[in-house]
Amino acid sequence: MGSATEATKDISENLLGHKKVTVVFVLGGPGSGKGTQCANIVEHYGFTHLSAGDLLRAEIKSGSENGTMIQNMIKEGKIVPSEVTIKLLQTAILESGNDKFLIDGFPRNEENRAAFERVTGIVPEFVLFFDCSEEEMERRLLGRNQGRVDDNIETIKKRFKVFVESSLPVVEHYESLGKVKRIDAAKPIPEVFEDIKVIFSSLASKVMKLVIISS
Ligand SMILES: Nc1ncnc2c1ncn2[C@@H]1O[C@H](COP(=O)(O)OP(=O)(O)OP(=O)(O)O)[C@@H](O)[C@H]1O
Ligand SMILES: Nc1ccn([C@@H]2O[C@H](COP(=O)(O)O)[C@@H](O)[C@H]2O)c(=O)n1
Ligand SMILES: [Mg+2]
Repeated sequence: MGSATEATKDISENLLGHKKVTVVFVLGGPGSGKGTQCANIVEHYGFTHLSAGDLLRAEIKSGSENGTMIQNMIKEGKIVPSEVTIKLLQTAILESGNDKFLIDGFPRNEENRAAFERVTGIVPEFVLFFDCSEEEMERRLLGRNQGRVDDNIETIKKRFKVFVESSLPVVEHYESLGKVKRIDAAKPIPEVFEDIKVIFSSLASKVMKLVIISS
């Protein structure tokens, strides 16, 4: 991205909906494999991966005034207020220079969902939902070894509860709109990606058709 003026111009165009951006929400329980597969999608389909959790962790590291609040929320498995997370997502979208985004781990609750649509005007193309049992997710999280403050059994149990009570209703909302593409995330990593490829290849050919029709 170039000068601050160019960045500001892009901000208004994106957020006012003048420039079309494609957004896929990537949802699923903690440890279901969202981050792992987003890296594969980026490599093959040119999306920019924005993990809400990663953005919040980076905000803590940056020494931001919200750092302590965010750190406490993550330790407890609680959901950070939307205004904080949406601001981080908006900035990352605008700084990326791309027009295709995987938004991973967001929206996490109804407040996230409604506020994002209201503030950005962006409606997701679809929701990629990673379906996996708690038993398998727990095994993966306890073996992740990335030094995350929330990868301990006490916080994992809290995250599962928040997922069922607050995040699954968001998935159900998009399901009622016919926007959910469900993946069996319990399979081995390469097999999960084979299933994902079918979805993203058909999205790519849909975009190509639109380009041909409109030109
Ligand atoms: N299909 C899979 N089979 C086995 N292990 C997997 C699979 N997918 C991911 N993993 C492993 O499970 C752990 C969690 O994966 P990942 O970080 O991608 O999950 P996540 O959904 O992003 O979790 P979180 O919501 O906590 O960020 C990692 O150690 C990863 O290597
Ligand atoms: N929309 C979100 C996303 C995440 N959080 C907080 O970060 C934690 C870790 O998220 P991961 O996606 O990396 O697992 C999560 O448990 C929340 O505390 C959030 O508040 N809002
Ligand atoms: Mg992740």
